[in-house]
Amino acid sequence: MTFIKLCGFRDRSTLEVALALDVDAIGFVFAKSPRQISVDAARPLVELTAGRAEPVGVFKGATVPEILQTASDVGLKTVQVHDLASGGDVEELHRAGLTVYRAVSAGADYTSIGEDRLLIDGSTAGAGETWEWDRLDRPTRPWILAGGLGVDNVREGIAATGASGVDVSSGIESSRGVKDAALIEKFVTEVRR
Ligand SMILES: O=C(O)c1ccccc1NCC(=O)[C@H](O)[C@H](O)COP(=O)(O)O
Repeated sequence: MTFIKLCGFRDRSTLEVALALDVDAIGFVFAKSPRQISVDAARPLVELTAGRAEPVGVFKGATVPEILQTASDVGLKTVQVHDLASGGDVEELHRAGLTVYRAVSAGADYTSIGEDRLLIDGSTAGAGETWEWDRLDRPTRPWILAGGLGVDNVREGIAATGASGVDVSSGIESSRGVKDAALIEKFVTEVRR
């Protein structure tokens, strides 16, 4: 079954919709973004996911100590980092007990640096832009496809790339940063069809 991560939640009602659909992971964006969430706002939403989906803190432009502090303040066990500098950073996050998703842009070096999951995104995270799937040098291990996915192209993306998981943000929004319950349901149904 395709792994499904839905990203950029900030409100309880659409989060409940996603959790009721039994998705695998839910992203909370702490990076600068229209979807950025504060530590205080994230804490109760992360609590709501307990035992239902894996909550993932999403970071870009943060130092490892800053990531560790936010993860601890919010109660997160999993982080997605878009600019991991080295395997040393992954080791440091692991030492703190965190599971690490490494997000890279398509075309980057996909060689493992010890991360738990690899996510391949477009050139700008959260921009809702696809990339040239047919030019992918396929990683030989499981990975998550991201970047411009939506109801109309997610099945094509999975078929074209062989990804074992998908991640979406813009494609389940009615406007930038505003999650849409109907689009969430349609997206998940389409992946599982
Ligand atoms: O979503 C953002 O605005 C964002 C900003 C900075 C770093 C990461 C961000 N999102 C990470 C994600 O996992 C998104 O779901 C992924 O980039 C795909 O986004 P989209 O193309 O909008 O579906």
